[in-house]
Amino acid sequence: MWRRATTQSSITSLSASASLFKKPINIISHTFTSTPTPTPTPIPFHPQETDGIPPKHISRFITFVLGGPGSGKGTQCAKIVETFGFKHLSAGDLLRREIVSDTKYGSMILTTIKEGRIVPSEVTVKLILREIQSSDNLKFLIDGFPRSEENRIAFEQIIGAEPNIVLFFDCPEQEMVKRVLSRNQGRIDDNIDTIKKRLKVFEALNRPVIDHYAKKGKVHKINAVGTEDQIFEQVRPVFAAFEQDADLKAV
Ligand SMILES: Nc1ncnc2c1ncn2[C@@H]1O[C@H](COP(=O)(O)OP(=O)(O)OP(=O)(O)O)[C@@H](O)[C@H]1O
Ligand SMILES: Nc1ccn([C@H]2C[C@H](O)[C@@H](COP(=O)(O)O)O2)c(=O)n1
Ligand SMILES: [Mg+2]
Repeated sequence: MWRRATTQSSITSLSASASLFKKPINIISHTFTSTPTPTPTPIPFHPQETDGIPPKHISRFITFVLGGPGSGKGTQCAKIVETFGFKHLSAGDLLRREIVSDTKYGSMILTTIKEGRIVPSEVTVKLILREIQSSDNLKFLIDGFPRSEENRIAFEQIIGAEPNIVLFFDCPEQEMVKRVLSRNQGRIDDNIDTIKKRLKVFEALNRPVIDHYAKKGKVHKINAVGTEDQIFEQVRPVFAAFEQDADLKAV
């Protein structure tokens, strides 16, 4: 029988996970406000539990994966997926998909990414929530999001709750620049001019998000210098601890 998290991890309390996603999210009808407030929007609650299968609005486990450009978020997410079976949602990849598909947001996103700026939360949150709702998985890595307080507040407003944990890949700027310039994936923002802007945006807009969650005891800071495997050995115990919990095992 499905049950909600009741145990305490030695690293971070799972009390947040018990309340996370209890409510279904109607992203189609939700109206985004231009000046979001931290007060969660009331969303109708229609529990449906059958045959012990968890209803989709219960106990989703959300990890925000943060760090500067090239700090290794995507690389480590791939390892977490392989080892712990999470669904990886890269905000940057979702936005780039819009450019390639030439949707109504495509050209705006292209310009914004080229300039190293942040796409309005209305667009990014919608893309992320669509993926969450259509996934059978209940464990998510949301990579590169929230990039700003605006992103964070928009997400929390729609969901009505916070992430369970936040991974922060801490990497010196020099190392990030070196990695991005040798990434070779044809990304339009992997050039020195855009990287300088992205680093400034990271410090100005993303740091406050990390500080916000650090004050709440949710941040797991990872030293992002070393080999990929060495870094994953710091990441592994974070999720191994949570695997003891019924919520993560049941998925
Ligand atoms: N520990 C590491 N040591 C050296 N290079 C690494 C390491 N981890 C990742 N890389 C390489 O650095 C580059 C950037 O890594 P990755 O794409 O994972 O970063 P990211 O944080 O997702 O960046 P972005 O925010 O720009 O998407 C890639 O080419 C990757 O192969
Ligand atoms: N929450 C987000 C995430 C990404 N973007 C834009 C701006 C970034 O420079 C670009 C690439 O993201 P990455 O793949 O490096 O995570 O995408 C955004 O506006 N908002
Ligand atoms: Mg990435």
